[in-house]
Amino acid sequence: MNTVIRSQLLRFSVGRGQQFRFSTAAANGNDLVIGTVDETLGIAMLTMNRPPANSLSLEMNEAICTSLKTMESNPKIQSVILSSSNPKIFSAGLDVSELVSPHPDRLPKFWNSLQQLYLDLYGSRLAVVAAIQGHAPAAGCFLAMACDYRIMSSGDIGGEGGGDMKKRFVPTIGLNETQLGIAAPPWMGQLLVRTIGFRQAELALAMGTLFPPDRALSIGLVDAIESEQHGAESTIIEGLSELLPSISKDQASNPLMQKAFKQATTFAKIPPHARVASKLVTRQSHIHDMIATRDEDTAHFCGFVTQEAVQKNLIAYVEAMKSKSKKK
Ligand SMILES: CCCC/C=C/CC(=O)SCCNC(=O)CCNC(=O)[C@H](O)C(C)(C)COP(=O)(O)OP(=O)(O)OC[C@H]1O[C@@H](n2cnc3c(N)ncnc32)[C@H](O)[C@@H]1OP(=O)(O)O
Repeated sequence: MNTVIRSQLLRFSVGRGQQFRFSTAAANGNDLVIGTVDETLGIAMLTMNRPPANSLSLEMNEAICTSLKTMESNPKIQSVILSSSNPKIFSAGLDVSELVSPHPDRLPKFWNSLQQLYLDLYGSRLAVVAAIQGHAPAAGCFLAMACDYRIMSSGDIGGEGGGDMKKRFVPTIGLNETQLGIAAPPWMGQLLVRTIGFRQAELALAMGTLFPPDRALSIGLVDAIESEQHGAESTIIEGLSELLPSISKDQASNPLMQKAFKQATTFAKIPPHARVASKLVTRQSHIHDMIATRDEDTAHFCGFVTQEAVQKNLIAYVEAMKSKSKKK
């Protein structure tokens, strides 16, 4: 399953800021996360880059946290765009291979890394804009909810075929855990309640609902939706191209990325102390509650996920996922 990797921070200058990326010492040489910063504008971009689905492994959680902390430690940076190098998947949530037949030493470490990701992202001094280009199920939805602003693709790209037969790509977002025979942890479920309100969340959690973009917008799960039809070259926004990592340069004329960039720029202009103080007003109590129950939460998760019946469900779910992928 997971190869042991070591996050390594490499810095180099680029344009008006500096670029850093996390390299792995693994054989595949994959960069889990790519970070770029523009000190003049005060904004950064954190691109998740764990093919095929940006699923959250222990190492991926740690790489996002370290990257975010590095951006936070730069006083010139006020906002960050969280994006994906995969145009069809924002994040597929937890790496299910962490949950199936887990190693007893690794499992609590994995869960702790997810808790830390929640604490670091939800409590970040930076304003985080989620650029949700593709699917965001389960912990992928959690990642988006822990941000300050969410822009989702309306999903009209990536169609196959032509004319009336053109197959539309429609991304979805939601906490679908019950469909896997598991329940979202309390702090994750509460984030949904805080985002879309009690009744909508109660129903969505029970049903494991994955919302298409228009429904997600209407219930407030995302703040905006945007087409991804690339605009004409003249619509390119100054600064965006430099901020995009080399693997995503073609996104400079993507209206969704442009909207995310404008929102991040707007956040960066708000007096930081006032913005951070107002963020604490709404988030601090939730963060405190989570810290107070953190060990209990880990023990509950490890006990729950290792139950025979839960393992059986998860194995069946992963097999179905793999065979669906093979049939493509
Ligand atoms: C016990 C308490 C814990 C509670 C907390 C749970 C939170 C979680 O996050 S649980 C994980 C929930 N995640 C999911 O249910 C998502 C599963 N994936 C999908 O639904 C789809 O893959 C997708 C909608 C994200 C994308 O669909 P698409 O058709 O574009 O791609 P696929 O062919 O399905 O997948 C591509 C590739 O990615 C692998 N993959 C997908 N999701 C995961 C994942 N969560 N973990 C690991 N790997 C994943 C999939 O197997 C394919 O890989 P291969 O081509 O190598 O088979």
